[in-house]
Amino acid sequence: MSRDALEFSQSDRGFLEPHLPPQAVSAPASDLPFTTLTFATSLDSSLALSPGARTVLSGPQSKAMTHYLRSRHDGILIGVGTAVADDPGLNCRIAGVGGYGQEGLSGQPRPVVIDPTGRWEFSEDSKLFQLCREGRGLAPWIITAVENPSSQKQALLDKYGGRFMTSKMLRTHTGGHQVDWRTLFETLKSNGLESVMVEGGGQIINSLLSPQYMPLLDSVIVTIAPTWLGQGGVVVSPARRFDEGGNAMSAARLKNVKWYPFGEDVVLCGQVIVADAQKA
Ligand SMILES: NC(=O)C1=CN([C@@H]2O[C@H](COP(=O)(O)OP(=O)(O)OC[C@H]3O[C@@H](n4cnc5c(N)ncnc54)[C@H](O)[C@@H]3O)[C@@H](O)[C@H]2O)C=CC1
Ligand SMILES: Nc1nc(O)c(N)c(N[C@@H]2O[C@H](COP(=O)(O)O)[C@@H](O)[C@H]2O)n1
Repeated sequence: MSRDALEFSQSDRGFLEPHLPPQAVSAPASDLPFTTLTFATSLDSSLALSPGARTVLSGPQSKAMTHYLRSRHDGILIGVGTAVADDPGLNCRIAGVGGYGQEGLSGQPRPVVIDPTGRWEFSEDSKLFQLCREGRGLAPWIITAVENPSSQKQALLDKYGGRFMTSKMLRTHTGGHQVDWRTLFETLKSNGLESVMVEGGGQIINSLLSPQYMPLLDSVIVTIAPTWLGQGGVVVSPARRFDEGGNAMSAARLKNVKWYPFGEDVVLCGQVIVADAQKA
């Protein structure tokens, strides 16, 4: 078995079960995958010390939990800011999953990277591709608005079984891109991903927590670490909503909430409350 395999006990798995994609295919047919929003945050709602900084928040137990979540989803989605900052592996290192005590790649999630402008300069040396070479992870699907991505990147993806997928994106008033999350999730489902976990970073999470996209989230699982990262961090703080009288309301709230202490961290599980007007 691989030296870096993580253990996550059966008793710890039980509490998560109601918050995870169903294992039996008994759910009613849907065009959308089961989608979980999951990330680790500080007490001041930061994901990282700065946009370019890989920052460890999860303790060993909640880190193992995140890897268990990875084994229970078909896809794991991040923004290009995270890909560039972290050079992440985005595989599952739980003992017994493909590459970690089991042959093949069974249980490994498909990394999905939202990269509208082709900013991610990945290579054979990127962690994700090293893991592919070692049979410990899958190559990424890169969601882009670029119509002719670089042939060098295309060749690397072809070599390891990844791909570019073009998606129409709107331009925001600040010059950024806005993917249509519903269309994207439908595309991921039609390409075989029955479940997707969204890990971040800040821009991705804040976008999904906007009123029109919140209904796409089936489950929210947040690790809260007992630390303040201080000002200047990458903050989860979605845009505020206003009622008909123009009064500020909370941006989003969870229901069916459960809190589980996990080492020095606490893990919060729940579902986003969706107003009737948002369901349409
Ligand atoms: N603590 C945790 O659990 C996690 C921490 N992080 C941290 O977050 C930081 C990165 O976060 P950010 O800088 O906010 O970058 P990000 O990972 O959210 O990526 C931002 C980029 O993704 C694209 N993007 C984002 N939303 C989009 C949308 N709605 N439509 C189309 N394209 C979109 C844009 O190109 C944007 O520049 C890193 O420092 C990383 O370490 C990332 C994931 C999890
Ligand atoms: N659960 C969790 N806890 C933290 O403290 C983190 N910094 C993150 N970050 C996310 O995990 C990715 C790194 O994954 P690998 O260990 O390289 O597979 C990173 O890119 C973030 O998405 N998550």
